[in-house]
Amino acid sequence: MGRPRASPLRRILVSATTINFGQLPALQLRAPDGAEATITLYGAHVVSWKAVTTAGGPAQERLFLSSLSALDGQKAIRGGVPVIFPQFAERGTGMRHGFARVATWRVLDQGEADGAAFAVLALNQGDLPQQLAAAWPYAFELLLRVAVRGAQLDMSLDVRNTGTQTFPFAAALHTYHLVEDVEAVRIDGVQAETLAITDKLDHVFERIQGAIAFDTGADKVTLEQTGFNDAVVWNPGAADAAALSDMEDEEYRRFVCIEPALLGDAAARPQQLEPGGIWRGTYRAVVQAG
Ligand SMILES: O=P(O)(O)OC[C@H]1O[C@H](O)[C@H](O)[C@@H](O)[C@@H]1O
Repeated sequence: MGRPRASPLRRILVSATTINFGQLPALQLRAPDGAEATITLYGAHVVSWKAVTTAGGPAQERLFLSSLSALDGQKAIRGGVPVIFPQFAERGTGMRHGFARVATWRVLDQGEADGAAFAVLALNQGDLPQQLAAAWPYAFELLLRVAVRGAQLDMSLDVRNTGTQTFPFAAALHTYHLVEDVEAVRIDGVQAETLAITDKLDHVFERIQGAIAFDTGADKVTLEQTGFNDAVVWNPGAADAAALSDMEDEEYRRFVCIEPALLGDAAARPQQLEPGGIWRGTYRAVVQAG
């Protein structure tokens, strides 16, 4: 008689635990190899991703989170990976960057698969406070899947139209990558030349083809995206950072946002999703072994 195998339930308990992050309920994922992620239900927001780049080595933080970020559900979190839907920034008449980052999502599934710890969170119109639902009167469901293993973070966002009316939308995974010094950052794959950040930068790179290679100054990260046609690169620079109430003046040096985004179709018109339609965007970040 061999030892009884761990039941699926036991594996679920081992790979994800519920914690409080600030005042926000959150899931903490831990893969067998030590990689970790923390996701608040508020915004389905990945607030921490710790990658393991050498087998048996330490898990190290890869995401920036502002020391002044709200963590009470009253205001969007500054850092991590905000989920942007159904509007990007002020490109529309609705809420800046949409409501997904300030709505409370449900946990649909969590566990372990292929050596990764994963969670799936969901949001539909019934989850929204009445005021938000009234401002965007469509029936939808969002599914966000987050998985971590080793040096890799995988995310996918599904947008479903569960109603009877076609709706327009934009989406992005607004990743704040942690860096030592933004001036040392180099980004390949968004334009013909290598991109360096010398001051404030807020730019949409359209029609991303292939992987983005991002050098933090200390190590390299490969970013791959499907479904998301565009990538937004943002750093506020000193002047704009000083005007942000939820960031210390010098913290702008510690991150660069490289955001897989779907901002419009080939003719820059907003993406339309017909009744019954599903759009999926995927995103993979891999820290290269140094
Ligand atoms: O301050 P937030 O609403 O979080 O927006 C932060 C930034 O998001 C994106 O990167 C936009 O391209 C920027 O224009 C904007 O400033």
